[in-house]
Amino acid sequence: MAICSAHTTTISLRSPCTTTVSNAAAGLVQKQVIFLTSINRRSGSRRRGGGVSRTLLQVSCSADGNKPVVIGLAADSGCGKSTFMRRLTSVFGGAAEPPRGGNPDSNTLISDTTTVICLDDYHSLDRTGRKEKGVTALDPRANNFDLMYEQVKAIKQGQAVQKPIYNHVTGLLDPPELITPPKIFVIEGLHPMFDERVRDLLDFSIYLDISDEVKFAWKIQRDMAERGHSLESIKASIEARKPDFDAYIDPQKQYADAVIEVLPTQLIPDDDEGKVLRVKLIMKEGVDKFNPVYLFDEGSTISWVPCGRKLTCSYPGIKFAYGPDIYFGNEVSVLEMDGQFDRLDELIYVESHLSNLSTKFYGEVTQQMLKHADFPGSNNGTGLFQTIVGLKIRDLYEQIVAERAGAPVEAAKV
Ligand SMILES: Nc1ncnc2c1ncn2[C@@H]1O[C@H](COP(=O)(O)OP(=O)(O)OP(=O)(O)O)[C@@H](O)[C@H]1O
Ligand SMILES: O=C(CO)[C@H](O)[C@H](O)COP(=O)(O)O
Repeated sequence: MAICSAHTTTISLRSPCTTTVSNAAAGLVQKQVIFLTSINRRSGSRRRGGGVSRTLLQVSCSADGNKPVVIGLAADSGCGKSTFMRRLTSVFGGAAEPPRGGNPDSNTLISDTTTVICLDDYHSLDRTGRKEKGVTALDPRANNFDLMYEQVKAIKQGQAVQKPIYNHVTGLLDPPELITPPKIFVIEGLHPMFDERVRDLLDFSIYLDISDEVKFAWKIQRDMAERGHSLESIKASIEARKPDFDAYIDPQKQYADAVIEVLPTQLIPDDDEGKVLRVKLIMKEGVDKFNPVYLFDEGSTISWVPCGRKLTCSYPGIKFAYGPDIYFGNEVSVLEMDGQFDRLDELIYVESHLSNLSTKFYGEVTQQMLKHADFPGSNNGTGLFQTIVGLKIRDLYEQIVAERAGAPVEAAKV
């Protein structure tokens, strides 16, 4: 049943009749509701309107009566946001698809539980506009943070919005699309934590921190193999973005509740292939409803090479590390994995040594990883840590829902 918030004094409510109107400035979609407040005692029939019994309210309704939990995911382009979103959606048990019957170039993905919007849709300058002004899409001047704030706030309050669409195919700003409040609202893109007002709306935030070497290897793999770009043009595009990336995107990681840092391996001396990765999951301590994952013993400093009888490891092997650290002045726990799995089903052995995973049953991490074995990063720490963060977000969501229902639950400790 939809639960609605009223903007005027509450009255005794009966069968509301709704019409949708728009507040174009903020792209808000609101419902005007005429409530039937007076009952004809003799006939028992309800009268609408007329005199004192007619009341006009503006209300907004979320699909299930809950206001969405809002998650921010920041990363540069081509750094694995889409892959991460597919893993997250899968943890909630569904597949995400573009809005039905909408713009075929929409950047939005919707599943039963989640709606993921891409913040590129808040570009205020289209491709030509950016070229004329000589700014990149990473520059705040090319983005409308006021509208981003208004709309994320509205969604968080349970109101639908008409969100603009940036069309990556044409480079133009297309007519807006309707976004209704889901259970979990994810804003992914270049700047989810750049604007303090938007940042404050986030219930949880993640930053995908891909080192330059790895970013370059991934870009080459995708843009050369799949998009026909030349090596020179890929290098030039990375170089052109670098100053703005350093100025506006990278600093956001200091605000993230969880950072997934992807670095070249340390297991192969002078590796320049970029195929074997060293991945760190940096988890902020003291975040409400978020218990960092740990290896063996919470708070200890641990180095673990699990390659023995239970885990098949070919060269260069696998190494885990865990321990406390300080990150941008904040206390964090860091879980690290260097190397890659030979056999994904054996991940259960590693999973059984990790705690606070927020799984619902023994082996859920391994099951999720096996389910998406074909996704990039499934044999290394990127896939493993993305899956774990997905489970932590599910746990956070369930705690928030339980708390709102008046039954606070302890975070899952599995
Ligand atoms: N964990 C990973 N391991 C190896 N390669 C990866 C990984 N994640 C992403 N990639 C590579 O990077 C490419 C981009 O990934 P993805 O589409 O998930 O990124 P994105 O941030 O959503 O990109 P964009 O913003 O450009 O749409 C993939 O096609 C793949 O080549
Ligand atoms: O950094 C980006 C985020 O995905 C894009 O480069 C940005 O949105 C500009 O888009 P386009 O490549 O269509 O000009």
